[in-house]
Amino acid sequence: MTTYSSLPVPPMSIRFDPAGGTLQPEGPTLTRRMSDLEGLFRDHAAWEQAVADGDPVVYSVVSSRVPEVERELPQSITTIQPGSTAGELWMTKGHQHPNHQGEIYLGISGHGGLLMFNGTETEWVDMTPGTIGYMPPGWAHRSINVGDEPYSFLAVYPGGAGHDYGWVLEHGMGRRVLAGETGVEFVDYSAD
Ligand SMILES: O=P(O)(O)OC[C@H]1O[C@](O)(CO)[C@@H](O)[C@@H]1O
Ligand SMILES: [Fe+2]
Repeated sequence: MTTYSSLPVPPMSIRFDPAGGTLQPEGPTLTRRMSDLEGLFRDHAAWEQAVADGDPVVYSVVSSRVPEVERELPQSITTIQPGSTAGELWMTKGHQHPNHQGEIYLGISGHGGLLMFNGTETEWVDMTPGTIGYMPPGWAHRSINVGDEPYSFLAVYPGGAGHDYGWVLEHGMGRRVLAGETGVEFVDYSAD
């Protein structure tokens, strides 16, 4: 991964390419493989098997050069591949913002969903191109590809928000999102 300075950037134009799912000029990029999603799928054996069977890329994130520091407003495009593991649709790790800050996602291509959980209630926003999903402060969030092509979305978030992945490992996300016979199905974490 290329790392960039956390110094402020000047005012600039950032090109957004919906077809390629890229931002130009490009900042850091990251790739999350199945092995990076340990402890997140309901069926641990199926997750292990998927890691052994080639450890596929589940999603990638390309960022602009706006740094993740207080008072800046970074952006990134995440692309989640279509797929499921033991019926559980491929998803991002999901995180809580330690200081409970808001965030928006804009659907760019494909079909996804935004699952939010505040520790008690869950909310689901169906994400298609043009949908803006709003995450209020205090709602952990995870994105899921519910279609059969890659799902991409733009995220815009406070630079000082941080990413608490441990919160999701500890509390879950309220519901799991499965590929059902006739569409998406939700199952409570309590059914695990
Ligand atoms: O950080 P996660 O849960 O892996 O999800 C990836 C996406 O969420 C973000 O962290 C923003 O909320 C982006 O970096 C990226 O769009
Ligand atoms: Fe976030």
